[in-house]
Amino acid sequence: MESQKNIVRLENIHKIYKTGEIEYHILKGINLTVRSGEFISIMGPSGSGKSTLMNIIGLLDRPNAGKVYIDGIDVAKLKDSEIAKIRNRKIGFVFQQFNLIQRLTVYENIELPLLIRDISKEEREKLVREALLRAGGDLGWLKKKPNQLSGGQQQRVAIARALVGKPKLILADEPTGNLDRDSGRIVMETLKELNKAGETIILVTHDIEVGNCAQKIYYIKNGEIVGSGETDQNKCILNSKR
Ligand SMILES: Nc1ncnc2c1ncn2[C@@H]1O[C@H](COP(=O)(O)OP(=O)(O)OP(=O)(O)O)[C@@H](O)[C@H]1O
Repeated sequence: MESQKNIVRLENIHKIYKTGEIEYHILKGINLTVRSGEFISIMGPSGSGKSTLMNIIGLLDRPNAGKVYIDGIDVAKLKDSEIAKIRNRKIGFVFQQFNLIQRLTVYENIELPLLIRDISKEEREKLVREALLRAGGDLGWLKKKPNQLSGGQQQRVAIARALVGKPKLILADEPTGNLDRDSGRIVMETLKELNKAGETIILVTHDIEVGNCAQKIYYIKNGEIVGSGETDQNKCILNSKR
């Protein structure tokens, strides 16, 4: 059944960084499965390995041991160019710092992931507009530069850029970390809507009210998953009275 398909499967992932003679064992045997349509959050203290794990899931980094399957593909066997293609086609990224290019317009930022594909200008324009609307943005922003928008608006542009290529998976690393509470709430509303419409989302956060907006939370500590559980939607920022 399509809805039961595994989008991410990690088996016994280890990551070790070497600084001179010293080895730092950052991820120590991570196992994780994320099915199509799931929305999970990953929480844990600073330095516990959350971003390292996201970089491995996002194919920005390779593990020292263990298997990474994205949409059923064992990525260890692929060349860097093939990995770049999978990253471009199957994964959309949203970062804490938005990572928009300031000298480009909002339109050009959202269009970027499409430029390395064989898509006509007309089709690209249609996809950019569609993505910005799905991300809760306003078409009036398209000609603006990112710094003419508020932080919350810039994050919605970043979500549009993540969505534009119709990825299988959205990875959001602290997407509300740079935002005030109201903007954070709007961003979570957007992610929640996208998940309802079928998007698969993995979110890293320090904020329990953000983590609770997912369906399931995984807790990571010292490079290991130490627990997981269903979330309490009453404790999601969208339902809190504050
Ligand atoms: N390229 C690297 N070389 C050496 N050590 C690294 C490298 N990248 C990360 N680390 C170390 O790995 C550990 C985990 O880092 P990571 O960024 O994954 O943690 P995190 O849980 O995302 O933390 P935070 O919540 O503060 O962002 C940290 O101790 C960090 O110093």
